[in-house]
Amino acid sequence: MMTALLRTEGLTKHFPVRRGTLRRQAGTVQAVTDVSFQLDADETLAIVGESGCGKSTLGRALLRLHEPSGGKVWLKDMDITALNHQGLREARKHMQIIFQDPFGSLNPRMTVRETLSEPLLLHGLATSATVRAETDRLIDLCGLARWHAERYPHEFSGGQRQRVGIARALATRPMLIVCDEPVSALDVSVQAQIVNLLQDLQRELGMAYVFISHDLAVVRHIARKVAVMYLGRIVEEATTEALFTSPRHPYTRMLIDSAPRPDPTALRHKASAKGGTPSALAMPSGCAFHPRCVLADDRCRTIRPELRQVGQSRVACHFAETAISDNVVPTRADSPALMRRLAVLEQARAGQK
Ligand SMILES: Nc1ncnc2c1ncn2[C@@H]1O[C@H](COP(=O)(O)OP(=O)(O)OP(=O)(O)O)[C@@H](O)[C@H]1O
Repeated sequence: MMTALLRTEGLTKHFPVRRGTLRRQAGTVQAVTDVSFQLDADETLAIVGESGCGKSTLGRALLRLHEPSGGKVWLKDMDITALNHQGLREARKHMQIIFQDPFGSLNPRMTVRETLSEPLLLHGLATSATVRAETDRLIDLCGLARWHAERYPHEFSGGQRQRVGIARALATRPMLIVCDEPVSALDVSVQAQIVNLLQDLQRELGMAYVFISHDLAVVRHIARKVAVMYLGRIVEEATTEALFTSPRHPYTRMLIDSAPRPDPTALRHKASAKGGTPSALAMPSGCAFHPRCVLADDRCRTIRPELRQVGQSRVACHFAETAISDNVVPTRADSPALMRRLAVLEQARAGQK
């Protein structure tokens, strides 16, 4: 059996919340809980969900930029979670991260050439004799002009700065890049250029991406698989095709329905949800989505659904088998009784088959 490039098992990151002058622990933010997935070389897995659902924490925990509270991360057969300081430093060569705002992560006093030279020399990937040619190669790869090399971050536009961020991530020839909202801060036309660049680089260099985004249009374009997170847990995971054509979890349906889309007839359901996002500090009982879900019944309020295979998806919902199919009439978000009725009808229909 081929080993997956990246594999997590039960990955968890909880933050203690401290209050008062004695800094006593007053609670726990369950930012990421029990996340398991795997990713092959050349593949892109998107992590989607609303703000605060734990996407960035998960991305950072993969690289141990946040020390996990539990669970495992393997890069090929290397147990990242078991590495000591030196081992982790070595492993970081193989896994890089790019951020939404590269300005925050680029040293303002270093030119592009200096920024790119640093990791090359640090990891012994270039010598003083070869570093110039190697930085030129990275600059070419990321669509920057050679004369950009002697410039400083503040002299660039947002899109160009992101190209520098990508070039720096590529310097160590990683197998995996975690892209944390890499285009969210950019103008739409520039977003497309950066997304295309990431795709071209993947084709050329064969890296895997974990692509964190709240923008479903971008995700649909770039990812082969999507994991939907809700309050720290994966609630649905499927191929991009399956997720967008037949979402199984009511939360996934809500995200898709509420996303701006160019074709208004593409999906006909109204958002099947009510209320706002609860917090990872006060986790609801049972299914964490139940306070917002129009399908929720007593079971959802008390028993947390496990992720299980349903059709082409892994999904954590008691109603996953009875998900309302795309050919039912449009439903109203403010009519939970109707939604429940439709679910029951679907269940009955499934039972007759
Ligand atoms: N260092 C920290 N200490 C305490 N709580 C944290 C810390 N970092 C994140 N959190 C909390 O963990 C939860 C998940 O945050 P995270 O930033 O991972 O979500 P996100 O989905 O990436 O959101 P966004 O899209 O807004 O960045 C939130 O409730 C957040 O407040």
